[in-house]
Amino acid sequence: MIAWNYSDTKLCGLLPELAQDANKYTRGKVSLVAGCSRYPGAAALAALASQRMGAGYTEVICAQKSVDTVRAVSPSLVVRSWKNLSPSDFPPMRAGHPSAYVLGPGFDASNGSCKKLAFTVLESACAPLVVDGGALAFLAAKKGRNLVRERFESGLDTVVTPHAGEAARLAAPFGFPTDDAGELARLISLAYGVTALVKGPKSFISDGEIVAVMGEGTPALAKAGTGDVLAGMIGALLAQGLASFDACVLAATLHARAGRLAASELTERCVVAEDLPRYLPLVIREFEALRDRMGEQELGARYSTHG
Ligand SMILES: NC(=O)C1=CN([C@@H]2O[C@H](COP(=O)(O)OP(=O)(O)OC[C@H]3O[C@@H](n4cnc5c(N)ncnc54)[C@H](OP(=O)(O)O)[C@@H]3O)[C@@H](O)[C@H]2O)[C@@H](O)CC1
Ligand SMILES: Nc1ncnc2c1ncn2[C@@H]1O[C@H](COP(=O)(O)OP(=O)(O)O)[C@@H](O)[C@H]1O
Repeated sequence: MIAWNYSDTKLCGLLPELAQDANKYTRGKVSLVAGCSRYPGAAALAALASQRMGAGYTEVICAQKSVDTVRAVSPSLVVRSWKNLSPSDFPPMRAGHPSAYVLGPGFDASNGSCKKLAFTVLESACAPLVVDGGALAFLAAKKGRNLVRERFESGLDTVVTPHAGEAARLAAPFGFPTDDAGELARLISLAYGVTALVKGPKSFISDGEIVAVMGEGTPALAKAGTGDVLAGMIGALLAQGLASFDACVLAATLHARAGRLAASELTERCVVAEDLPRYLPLVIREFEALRDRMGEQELGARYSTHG
């Protein structure tokens, strides 16, 4: 196994550029199929994170009973029910209008409607897709494995973001050992045809070949809902055109640093998941400042060479 660490200079170079003539659609649209009636909060957390991570348009497609709850969280979210959702609700991506889907935050793995929906999205979403939370159980089923393989064969990117318990569910059909999270990320990636981010105190990201390790987290993040935030962040980066592996490494690092920054002000004990989208802009500002400084150095070097 090769474990990679990304430098800050590399990471800040991955931040999507914001075009002066951008509109909300050219900036990237994220559709979250998330939030059954039992867990509306997970959909709201992922959606807030998607907005803060720069997506121009964030849409939540959730259970009818969750609609008012999610809407109440933020007026800028576009929220609708998933009742009667069908393959025709997933139009092909238009040129210049990038998009991505996030499936599963706040899905109940024992709920038949969630299962049917998960298969509809796996079958119909013609854009990069993050599969998280309760939807991972359906991915591990035979039908889910076949559908995600079909996505891989069609050249569609899929990212999975399991915690240790969910990673064990993905490993079970193949009998993979679960004691080495980095190796497990690599095996899940190869078996399912996905980029795998296995979350934990250290998180491991693999495309089946390379394994990146992100060890900047804090136990402040060990609270319900922080994984939902991460899924929304990855979705937003995919919708802004990042490759899956880069999106995972950048999102995981920004997520961990937002957690640290939040903990430095609020204490590790008191941070909650909704603090992360609030602290994310401060971490992004540091990255933007580093990128600006690097740009100036590059300009200076060019000037001394050619001036
Ligand atoms: N505000 C909301 O609406 C929120 C909604 N949420 C949504 O809830 C849904 C269910 O997600 P879930 O993670 O709560 O439950 P589930 O999938 O059954 O897995 C738990 C089992 O896995 C095991 N386990 C092992 N390692 C583990 C680890 N590192 N971290 C966690 N678990 C670990 C553990 O086993 P044990 O430790 O008991 O042996 C346990 O039995 C999902 O859709 C999610 O999006 C949540 O995000 C919270 C906020
Ligand atoms: N002790 C820890 N140290 C660092 N990061 C942690 C720790 N515990 C959890 N995390 C991070 O917190 C997040 C938890 O995600 P997850 O378990 O999916 O939560 P949820 O399902 O409640 O949203 C992951 O990004 C994980 O890497």
